[in-house]
Amino acid sequence: MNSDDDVLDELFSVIEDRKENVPDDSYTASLFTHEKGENAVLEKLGEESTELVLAAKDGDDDELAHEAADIVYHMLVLLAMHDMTVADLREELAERR
Ligand SMILES: N=c1c2ncn([C@@H]3O[C@H](COP(=O)(O)OP(=O)(O)OP(=O)(O)O)[C@@H](O)[C@H]3O)c2ncn1[C@@H]1O[C@H](COP(=O)(O)O)[C@@H](O)[C@H]1O
Repeated sequence: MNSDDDVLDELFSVIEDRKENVPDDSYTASLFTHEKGENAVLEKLGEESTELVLAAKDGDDDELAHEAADIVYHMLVLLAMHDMTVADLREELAERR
């Protein structure tokens, strides 16, 4: 175990907090407040998926990790937009064991 083990839960807590508290300079908060915020998230997920594929094809593992993190972040924002949580994701994965 190390301090990075909780990073998904910590990130999701920050994302959830941005739904209630809206700092001016927060990209995350802007996604929740903008009328087309969900569309922006969906577009990002599409773009980043393509970038992920290209990074894998190029054998660029640093870029692969970067794009994977972008996808996970935007996926968590999308779950929060639907009032879902990381627990829902864990539950779905656990059911597949
Ligand atoms: N994990 C992220 C995160 N990942 C991506 N992004 C933002 O998502 C936006 C779009 O991502 P892109 O990949 O398209 O960024 P890009 O630089 O245009 O393109 P690339 O070259 O990276 O592909 C950028 O503004 C990124 O900064 C993120 N913004 C925030 N977080 C986390 O969310 C927390 C809250 O952040 P605020 O949004 O500042 O409140 C932060 O502490 C971070 O932990």
